[in-house]
Amino acid sequence: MKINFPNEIAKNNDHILTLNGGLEGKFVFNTNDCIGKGNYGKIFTGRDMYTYEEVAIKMEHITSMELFKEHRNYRIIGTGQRFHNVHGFPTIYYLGNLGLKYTAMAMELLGPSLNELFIRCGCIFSLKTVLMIADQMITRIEFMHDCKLVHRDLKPENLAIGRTQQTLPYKESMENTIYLIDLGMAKEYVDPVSGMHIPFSRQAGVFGTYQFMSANSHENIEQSRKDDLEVLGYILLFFVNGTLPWIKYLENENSMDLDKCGEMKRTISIKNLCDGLPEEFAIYFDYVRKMDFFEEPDYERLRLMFYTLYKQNEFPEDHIFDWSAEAD
Ligand SMILES: Nc1ncnc2c1ncn2[C@@H]1O[C@H](COP(=O)(O)OP(=O)(O)OP(=O)(O)O)[C@@H](O)[C@H]1O
Repeated sequence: MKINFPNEIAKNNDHILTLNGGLEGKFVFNTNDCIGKGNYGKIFTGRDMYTYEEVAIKMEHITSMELFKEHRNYRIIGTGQRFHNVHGFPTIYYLGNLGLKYTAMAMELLGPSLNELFIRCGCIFSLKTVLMIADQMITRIEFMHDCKLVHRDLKPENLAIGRTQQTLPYKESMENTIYLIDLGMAKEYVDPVSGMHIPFSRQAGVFGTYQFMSANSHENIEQSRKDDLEVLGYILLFFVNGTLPWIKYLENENSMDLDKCGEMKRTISIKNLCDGLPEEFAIYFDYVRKMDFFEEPDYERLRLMFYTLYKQNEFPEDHIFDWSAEAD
């Protein structure tokens, strides 16, 4: 089979590719139907020719091992998901080679990312929507942590809503469910052999996305469960305020000041960080900042705190997000 990645020139029908997953499916996709791209690869819409289900195909160059790592992490999550009947992570159908040059993973097709929806909604979300996101995301992160993984790259692009109802094959609407995707940077924080928490390290490398990564990650410090919660806090602030205090250091790609960005995350007072917001945001950051590297977060306490704020504001439990009228 001739492989034709979008960067190369498409001729005739070279852009129609088939990923043969044997008993697991036969996935056909068109490289013109790209729905997303990241640092390592691209994502296309495709179809499983056996079930006729629309799928997403994530494709990377074979030399990049990221997709193998991501697939492994999804399998860990998938096992837990089936056992506990949990939603909010895409189902993975198949991982295999595509010719000699590429690796491709077929997975459940989702709706738009929260980044896309944020832009559609005018780059700001209401407090109601932010609190609904907080509730689901704390639950997703808790589940990942229960599976002994830390995500290490939470950002609006890696949160996506499910699709509206599909008729062929019939699937219920998941548009009110926020999915956590892109587990390529996730890491086990518990050593599978010894069962011990991984050690604290100051040479772990920088993982994440500058805008949202934890203050410690800027310093090469190993990430643990507290970092995922810190990053979630920044995402919520970004959604509710439409910006973050350190954005000014990242605006120009050629002159990004990462040191100042990291320093600001470390030193900014919680009062300034959460200025103008309900005190629950400050309580959240105060809790997360005081957490120890090895500590298990009290997810229920954080969820309950935001839920109480939701009720105090008399927001209806109607599952209507700011984008609900928009999304398809
Ligand atoms: N299953 C899916 N269904 C629909 N869209 C998806 C799916 N997976 C990914 N996408 C879209 O593609 C984008 C990039 O996907 P993903 O983050 O997995 O790629 P990546 O190469 O790992 O990115 P990065 O290098 O930024 O970490 C996402 O932001 C999302 O918009």
